[in-house]
Amino acid sequence: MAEIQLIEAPAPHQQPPDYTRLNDLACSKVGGCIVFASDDWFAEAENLLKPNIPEWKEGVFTEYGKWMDGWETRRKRIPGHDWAIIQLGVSGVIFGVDVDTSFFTGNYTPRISIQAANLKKKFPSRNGKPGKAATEAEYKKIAALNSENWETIVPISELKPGYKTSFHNFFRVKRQQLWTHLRLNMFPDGGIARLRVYGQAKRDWSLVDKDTVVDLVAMVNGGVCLGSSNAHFGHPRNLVAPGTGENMGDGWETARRLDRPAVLTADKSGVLQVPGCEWAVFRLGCPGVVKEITLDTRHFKGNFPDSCRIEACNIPLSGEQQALSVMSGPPWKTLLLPQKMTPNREHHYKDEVQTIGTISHIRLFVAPDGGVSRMRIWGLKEDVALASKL
Ligand SMILES: NC(=O)NC(NC(N)=O)C(=O)[O-]
Repeated sequence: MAEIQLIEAPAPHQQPPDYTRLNDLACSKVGGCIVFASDDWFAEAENLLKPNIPEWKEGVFTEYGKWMDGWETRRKRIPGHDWAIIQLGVSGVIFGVDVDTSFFTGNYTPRISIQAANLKKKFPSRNGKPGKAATEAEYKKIAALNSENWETIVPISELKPGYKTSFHNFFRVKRQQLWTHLRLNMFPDGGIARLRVYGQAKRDWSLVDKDTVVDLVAMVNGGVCLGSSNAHFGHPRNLVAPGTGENMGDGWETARRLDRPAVLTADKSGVLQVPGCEWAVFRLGCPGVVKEITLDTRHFKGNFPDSCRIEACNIPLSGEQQALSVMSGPPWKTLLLPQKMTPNREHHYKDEVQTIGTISHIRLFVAPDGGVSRMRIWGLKEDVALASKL
């Protein structure tokens, strides 16, 4: 198998805010839904939570106006402002949001604020449609939530319009507590393409039996991506999303390495000589002992990695920053030796998993580059005290 060399991640100034490597807790893919929207005239609020990046359809109009991929309310001719209630798909701690205004230019929302609550109740999702405004009965029902008094996690802030270079509006969230619902306020009206809510799911590990094998890195169990060498086509956070990948965009896909040889060669035993690799690091939702591993290359047919391997370590959260910045040094141990990959298939490992005791972090290497759809790290929880800290 080819020798693995580590490469440096891009310089910090080239990257979006650090919290964007976390999981989108509001995405419809993980069950996020709209509970209420004051107005859906041009485009329904459900679009805010779609997993794909927003689209523009030149010259496409509906009976209500220009087709837009986002939530767009009508120009207000009555007092008040527009707002929506979002139920997170996975409740958790929010570290930052992206209010994406892609393609909303003369119709973008100039100001927003976001409020949050931790509610016991779960609400059914509605079926928002363009051309509608909330009815008296809907307003009456939602009033019981008293959402105008929820905690403010993003104060009234200005947005930039969605011209090509300036469609992300990032806001860091400082109040790090558990939230289940958000209220997005538009001041006064307009359009927003997507709302990304970056955070970490909070699982109550005291409810998980010590003999139950769980996916320790799953986003629903609190697993998060901490960084990667390359996320050109698809972010590694997708590896820990629930279910199977929908398409190639719903996985981790790197760019083709530029140092690949002009002509590929194999050694005497037929092993391909492919230099270099790419990597992604994850913190498990709870430290534990790994029993089995699944790597799924679904949808990656002409671009699956030649091989994958996994390293792991057991470090306290307080030492995470320091330990992870020394990318090649200890305390990493081999959890899964290099495994040859095949296209569009789930690869399951049991006997191949090395016995290395409790681990808290893993890093997946793909050599030399390519795409993986999902990664499951099946194991038993170990140190509950550490997992409950953030
Ligand atoms: N051309 C527009 O986009 N106009 C309107 N919006 C849509 N979607 O038609 C508006 O007034 O904001």
